[in-house]
Amino acid sequence: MEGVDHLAHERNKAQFDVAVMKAVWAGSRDAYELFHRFSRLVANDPEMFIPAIKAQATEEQQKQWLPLANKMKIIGSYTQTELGHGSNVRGLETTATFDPKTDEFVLNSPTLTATKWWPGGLGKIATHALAHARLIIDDKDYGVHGFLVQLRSLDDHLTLPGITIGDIGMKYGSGAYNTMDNGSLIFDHVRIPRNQMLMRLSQVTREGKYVPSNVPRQLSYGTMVYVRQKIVFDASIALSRAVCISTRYSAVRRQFGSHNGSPETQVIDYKTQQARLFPLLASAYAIRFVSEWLNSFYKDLLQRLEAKDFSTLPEAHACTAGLKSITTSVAADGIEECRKLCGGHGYLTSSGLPELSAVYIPACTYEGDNVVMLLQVARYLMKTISQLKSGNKPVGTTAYLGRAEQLMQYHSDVLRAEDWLKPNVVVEAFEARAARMSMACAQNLSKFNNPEDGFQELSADLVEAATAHCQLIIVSKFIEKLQQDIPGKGVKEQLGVLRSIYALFLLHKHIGDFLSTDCITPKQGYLANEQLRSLYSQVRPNAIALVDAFNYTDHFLSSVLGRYDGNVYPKLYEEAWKDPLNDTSIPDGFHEYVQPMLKQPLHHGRL
Ligand SMILES: CC/C=C\C/C=C\C/C=C\C/C=C\C/C=C\C/C=C\CCCCC(=O)SCCNC(=O)CCNC(=O)[C@H](O)C(C)(C)COP(=O)(O)OP(=O)(O)OC[C@H]1O[C@@H](n2cnc3c(N)ncnc32)[C@H](O)[C@@H]1OP(=O)(O)O
Ligand SMILES: Cc1cc2nc3c(=O)[nH]c(=O)nc-3n(C[C@H](O)[C@H](O)[C@H](O)COP(=O)(O)OP(=O)(O)OC[C@H]3O[C@@H](n4cnc5c(N)ncnc54)[C@H](O)[C@@H]3O)c2cc1C
Repeated sequence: MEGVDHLAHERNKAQFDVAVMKAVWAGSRDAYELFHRFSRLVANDPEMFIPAIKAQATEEQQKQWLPLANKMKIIGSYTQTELGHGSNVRGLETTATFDPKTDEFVLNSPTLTATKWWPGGLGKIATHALAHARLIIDDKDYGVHGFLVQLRSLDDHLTLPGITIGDIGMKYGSGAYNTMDNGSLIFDHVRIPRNQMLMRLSQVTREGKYVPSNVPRQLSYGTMVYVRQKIVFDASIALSRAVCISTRYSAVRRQFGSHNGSPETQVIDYKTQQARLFPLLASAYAIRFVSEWLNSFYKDLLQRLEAKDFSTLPEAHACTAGLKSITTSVAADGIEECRKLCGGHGYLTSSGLPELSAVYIPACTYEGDNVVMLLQVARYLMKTISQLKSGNKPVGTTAYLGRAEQLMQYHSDVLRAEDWLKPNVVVEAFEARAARMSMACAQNLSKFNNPEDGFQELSADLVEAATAHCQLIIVSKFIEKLQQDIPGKGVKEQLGVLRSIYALFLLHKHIGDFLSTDCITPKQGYLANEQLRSLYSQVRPNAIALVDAFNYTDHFLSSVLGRYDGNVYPKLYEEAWKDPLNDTSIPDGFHEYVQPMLKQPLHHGRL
C-alpha cells in the first residue's frame, strides 16, 4: 500500500543513532558530490582533461586553457589510450614531431594501432584533446608527452583538417556507459603551435632544444593517480548502492518456512544469505573509510609536491594503484553478488542492478587494468624489501615490513573466538600474512639472475602478495577510523561489528594464505569463522538501518527492489506494465508469422 513503510519493523530494531551514522558515512562529502560523480557518466567527463591541464601545463598555459575548459567553451578529452596500447603508456605510438621552421609540432598516427581508442568524450562531443604522443626532435624520441590539440571547429563542430574521429561503438550490454561517446582518433600530420605542448614538467625551446623535467618523470602520470583515488570513493558508492538494494529486498522477500499459517521466513534470516550479504555491507563501509584516508593522503602529496618534496610519491602511486584495483574488484564482484542475492527479480532492469553492474564493471579496467596496477604495488613492495638491508626504515603503509624479522616469528595467540574481536590481534595476523607473502616473493626473486625475468615468472605470486598488502591497508584504516571520536548511541559499536566482519570475512576467504604462511593454526581459523557467524547475528537487527545510513533516495537507487518503503510487489508489477510490450495484447508479428503456423493443418497426425 502507498505510504506504508513495509520495513518499519526492521527500522525499529536499530540499536544505533542512524542520523549520526549518516554523517559518518557522508564524511566530508555532501550528497551533491555523490550524485554529481554519476551524472558526469552521462555527460562528457571533465574528470581528467581539466586535472591534466592543471598537472602538466605551465601557469601561462593554465591561464589560457582552464577558463575555457571550466566554462565549457571547449570540451576536452583525455586522449591517451590507443588501439595497440593502453596499459603500456611508454608504448604509445602517436608522434609529435617538432618543426623548427614553423615553430610547430606535427601530430601523426603512424600506424593503425596508433589510433587513439577509448578516450571518453572523443567520439562526438570533444572539441579538444589532451593527446599523449611521443615527442620527436631531430629524429630523437623523448618519450610520451601531453599536447593540446583542437579537434573540431568551435563554429560548426566539424572535424578539422587531418583529424578523423569516430565513436568506437556500443559497449557492454545496454549499460549507461553507452551514453559516453568513447571515441577513436587518427592524426594525419596535424600542426599545432609549440606552446600547445604542456610544458610544466619539461619544455621544448624555440630552437628545438629539449629541457628535461627536473622532477620525477612520473609526475606526468599525475592525472591517473588523481583519478585512481577518486575511483576508490566511487567503488564505495557503487557497492553501497547495490548493498542497499539487496539488503532491503532481502528483508522484504519471504521464502519457505511457513508453519501453521505463519509468515514465510525473510530470506535475510537465512545464514547463507547473511554470509553473502553482510560482508558486502561491511566492505562498503570499509572502502568508504579507506577512500577518505586515501583522499587525505593524496591531498598531503599535492602539498608536498608544491614544495618539491617527492618523498611520498612512490607510496602514493602504490596506494592509489593498489586500492583502485582491490576496491573496484570487490565492488564489481559485489554488485553481481547483490544481483544474485535478489533472485530472479534481481535480473530485472527495474531492480537497478543490471544497469549498475553494466556501468560499473569497466572500473576494473579503466584507469589502469587491475592486475597491472597490483604489479605496480608488487614492484614497490619488492623495492621496499630490497632496501631493508641498507637500513632504509619503511614508513607509512609499509612500516610493518620494517618489522619483517619479528613478523616472520609471529604466531597468533588466539585461544577463543572472541579474541578475534581485538583490533591488534587482527592487524598482527594481517601484517604477518602480508609480510611473509612479500618476503617469500623477495626470497624467490633473489634466485633469478635477471630480476625482470624473476618478476615475470613470479608475477602471479606477486599479485597475491600485493593483494594481501592492500587488504591490510583497508583493515588498518577501518581500525584507525574507529579510533576517532565518533558520537552517537551505538554508532561506534555497530561500526566495530562491521570492522570485525570485514576483517574476519577476508581471513576466512583467504584462509589458505594465513595457513600456508603459518600465521595461524587451523583451529584459530575455525574460531575466526565461529566469531564471524556470531557477528552476522549481531548485525542482523541493524542491517536496514545501516543501509538507510547511506542516505540514498529512491530516485538515486532507481530500483523497485531497493525502495525505502519496501513496497516491492505492487511496484514490480506496476513497473512491468510500463514496458511498451504491454501496450498491446497481441504482439507485433503474430498475425504474419505465428498465426499461420497455428492454422497449419495436421499432416498424418504430425504438425
Ligand atoms: C546511470 C549511471 C548509473 C550508475 C552509476 C553507478 C555507479 C558507478 C560508479 C562509479 C562510476 C562513477 C564514476 C566513474 C566514471 C568515470 C571514472 C573516471 C574516469 C574513467 C575514465 C577512464 C580514463 C582512463 O582510463 S585514462 C587512461 C588510463 N590509463 C592507465 O591507467 C594506464 C596504466 N599504465 C600506467 O599507469 C603505466 O603505464 C605503468 C605505471 C603501468 C607503467 O609505467 P612505466 O612503464 O612508465 O613505469 P614502470 O617502468 O612500470 O615504473 C617506473 C617507475 O615509475 C614508477 N611509477 C609508475 N607510475 C607512477 C605514477 N603514476 N606515479 C608515481 N610513480 C610511478 C614506478 O613505481 C617505478 O618506480 P621505481 O622506483 O623505478 O620502481
Ligand atoms: C569504459 C572505459 C573508459 C575508458 N576511458 C578512457 C579515457 O577516457 N582515456 C583513455 O586514454 N583511455 C580510456 N580507457 C582505456 C583504458 O584506460 C585502458 O583500456 C586500460 O588502461 C587497460 O589497458 P588495455 O586496454 O591496454 O589493457 P591490456 O593491458 O591490453 O590488458 C589485457 C590483459 O593483459 C594483461 N596485462 C597487460 N600487461 C600486463 C603485464 N605487464 N603483466 C601481466 N599482465 C598484463 C592485463 O592484466 C589484462 O588481463 C577506457 C577504457 C574503458 C573500458
